[in-house]
Amino acid sequence: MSWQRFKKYFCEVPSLGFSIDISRVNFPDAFFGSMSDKIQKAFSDMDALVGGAVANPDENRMVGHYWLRNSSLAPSDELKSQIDENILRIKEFAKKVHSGEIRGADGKFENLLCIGIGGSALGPEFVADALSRPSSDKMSVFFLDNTDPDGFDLVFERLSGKLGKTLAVIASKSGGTPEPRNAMLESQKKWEDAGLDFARHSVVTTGNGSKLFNYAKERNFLEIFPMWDWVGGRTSEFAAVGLLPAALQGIDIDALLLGARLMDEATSNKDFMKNPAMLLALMWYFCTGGAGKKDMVILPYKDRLLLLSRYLQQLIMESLGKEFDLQGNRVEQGISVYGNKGSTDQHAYVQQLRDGVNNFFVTFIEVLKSREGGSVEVEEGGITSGDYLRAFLLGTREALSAKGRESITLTLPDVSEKSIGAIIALFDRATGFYASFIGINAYHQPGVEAGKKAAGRILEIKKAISALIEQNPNLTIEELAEKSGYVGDEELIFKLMQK
Ligand SMILES: O=P(O)(O)OC[C@H]1O[C@H](O)[C@H](O)[C@@H](O)[C@@H]1O
Repeated sequence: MSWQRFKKYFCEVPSLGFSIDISRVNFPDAFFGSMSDKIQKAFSDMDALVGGAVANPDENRMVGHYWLRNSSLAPSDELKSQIDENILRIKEFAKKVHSGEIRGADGKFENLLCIGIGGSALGPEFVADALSRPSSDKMSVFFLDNTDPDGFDLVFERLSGKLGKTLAVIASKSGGTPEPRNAMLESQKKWEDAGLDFARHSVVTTGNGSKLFNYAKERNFLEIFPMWDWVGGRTSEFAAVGLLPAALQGIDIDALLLGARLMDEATSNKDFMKNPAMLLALMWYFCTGGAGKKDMVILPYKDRLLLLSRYLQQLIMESLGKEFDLQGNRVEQGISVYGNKGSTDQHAYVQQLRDGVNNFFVTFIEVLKSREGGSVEVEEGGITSGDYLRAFLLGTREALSAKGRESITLTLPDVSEKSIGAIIALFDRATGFYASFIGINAYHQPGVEAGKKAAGRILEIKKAISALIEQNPNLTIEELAEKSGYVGDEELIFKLMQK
């Protein structure tokens, strides 16, 4: 790759020590000219969104996640004060928990059990893992992000005897999602079995008046934090969904918000060559042909960023994976996202990236700061483990480029609150710009309902056959289908009866 090309397309955000290198994507210089209409439209769509337009037409909602990190952008004083008050309340609550003013039955809260799924879990899990500092964290964090009984038991085994010092935080925007509901009821039973009052060890984050809201209110939970319909689950890290568990863990949420705000300022730049999110979205468009023809491999060379790809899988695939565009045309859009971390993944699937099907582009994430403190020399000449990590990133990048395989490199100065806030904000904006390029609504998720609906019907079938089996355990599958009125569902009944 030529030094000239690298310099021409290198984009930095000095306020964050962040940079993006797109020079290893094989776009011709004329590509940007060919995209100028789309670029201008994306800028004006984004301005309208930030200005309070109904950017989520299918749900008739505004899209306000940029206001969360800079409330002065909010289209009304009322929204602005809701956002500001919420951050103050979160800080005040965390302070009281850390001081022990708000405490459990057995003393100061030492453990945090976060219950939620999807957007109500992936951000908190990513941030808790990326910014965990075992020696200084205020609370040890645990997650229940599914409805797997064995998964619950695993976490409760770790919390055994500690529930009197454990604070449960249940997050659900809709307040009606079964998985966190199940996890909450299982948790409540554990607290009660330990002779403890679950409500006096629990807070919730949910929409006003939701089932979860009412449940918490009726039982006098410690606190109820708001979740607003103008914030999407997958962009709720800077709402109470993310900020509350982060503050309780001892993470500096002001620095997290600052990082996101500084990146939002950089990605508001109308000079697209200086706008890292626009450059990123343009590279997605070039690599995928604007139609998901190539997958996005997320490859951070940092253990702390292991959960980034999982976070981005939801943000990008739930936002862009749409069947219809805004005109109602069937488009079946999306970009598949996968990846874990480097250099570890080099010893897993990079074989295919180098020699196999060229259906991907890589996003390397480089972190300049190797660790806190000094490093032992692992090879003469002052070579450290960190030197190996960087050499493996640069080497893999080189090896892929040599075979015409494309990559983008994002460089962060460190893994700090500011950098984590910034990288989340970068992908929020890039996803929004790309959605405008392809003309879809990035802010709803109609496709997730079908599986849930089918699951609801299957649970009805389970209830019906369980009742019949109780009366007569010797009924055949066909007889159960007949008697329950579910003829045609024999296979399902067979599956439900498998032990
Ligand atoms: O926060 P909740 O309302 O419980 O929703 C949790 C998750 O479930 C839904 O099915 C959607 O796929 C996600 O966008 C959402 O984040």
